[in-house]
Amino acid sequence: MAVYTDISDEDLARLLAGFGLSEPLAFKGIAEGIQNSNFLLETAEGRFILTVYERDVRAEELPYFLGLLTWLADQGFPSARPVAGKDGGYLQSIDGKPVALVEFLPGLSVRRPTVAHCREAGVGLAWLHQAGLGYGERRANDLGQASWAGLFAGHAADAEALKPGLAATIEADLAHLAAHWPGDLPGGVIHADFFPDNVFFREGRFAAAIDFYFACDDALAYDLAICLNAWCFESDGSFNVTAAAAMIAGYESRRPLSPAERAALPILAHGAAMRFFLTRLADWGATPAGALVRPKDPMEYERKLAVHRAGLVVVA
Ligand SMILES: Nc1ncnc2c1ncn2[C@@H]1O[C@H](COP(=O)(O)OP(=O)(O)OP(=O)(O)O)[C@@H](O)[C@H]1O
Ligand SMILES: N[C@@H](CCO)C(=O)O
Repeated sequence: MAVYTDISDEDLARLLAGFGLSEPLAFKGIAEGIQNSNFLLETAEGRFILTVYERDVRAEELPYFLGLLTWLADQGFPSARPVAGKDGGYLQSIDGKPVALVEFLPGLSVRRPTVAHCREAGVGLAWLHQAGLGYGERRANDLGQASWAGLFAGHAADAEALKPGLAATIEADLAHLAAHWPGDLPGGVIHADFFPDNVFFREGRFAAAIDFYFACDDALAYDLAICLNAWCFESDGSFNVTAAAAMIAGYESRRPLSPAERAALPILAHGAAMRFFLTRLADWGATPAGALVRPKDPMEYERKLAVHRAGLVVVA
């Protein structure tokens, strides 16, 4: 349950006054999510999500993310527009932690995406890439390919504990990725965590995207590769070529890929699997047994890495 911060009635009244809103009609914690404390809030002015930033999000980076949400909403993309406070800024604070308020977005995420959902997610991702063009702020991808060897360095023993021999396999993957990583693909703002839990649908159509706190500048096709891993694997670990083709077709209905981008998708997806394996591995080692939030399983991504290693991800 991701509500780490209690908000008293007095604190809530102070926060709402700071955002220029009237008294709460409803206010409750949201159990989903891992990183931050999220609350659903209703006032006479509408429904909102109040977020207390707890960890992993660096306070100095919040203006980039909140500025991006505003920019995307201004372009007509369905992301949650932040509410500006009476001081003109987007942040208030509680117990020294930053707090933002964004518009509530209708729609539901899906646990088991169908081929049709994959197509729609592709449409939404390409829409996001187009809407991000022209955003004036820059943020380097601190979890990009250049960071992976360093990320792994401190966790080789954790990998061995998961599966004997895994550290050497990952080292070989890292060398392969470093040698073949494409350097000159079209870039822009990427979401970088466009997983099924961060995408909302309404009546089967893409409706909105949330959780932009990994957004950064990188190759646009890398974002699509992240999605191929997150959306197109079956629970038995096999890669669903039909779902992937539908996702790519949905993407290309709004933003056609160049031949170089298309050719790079297998290596980008191999790298994208490495990125999520590594952060899950780091969290796995750092989470004490019995912690409030269960860390995500790194082995799910090791199984995806194995599929990429075997060259089984074919995108026609
Ligand atoms: N703008 C929004 N409109 C409607 N619901 C939202 C909105 N933002 C967040 N939510 C709800 O809150 C839940 C948690 O949000 P989110 O995934 O951003 O949490 P988190 O802890 O920051 O993320 P993570 O998934 O990285 O742990 C979502 O699953 C969704 O149900
Ligand atoms: N989507 C990430 C979690 C961070 O939001 C993962 O599945 O590892």
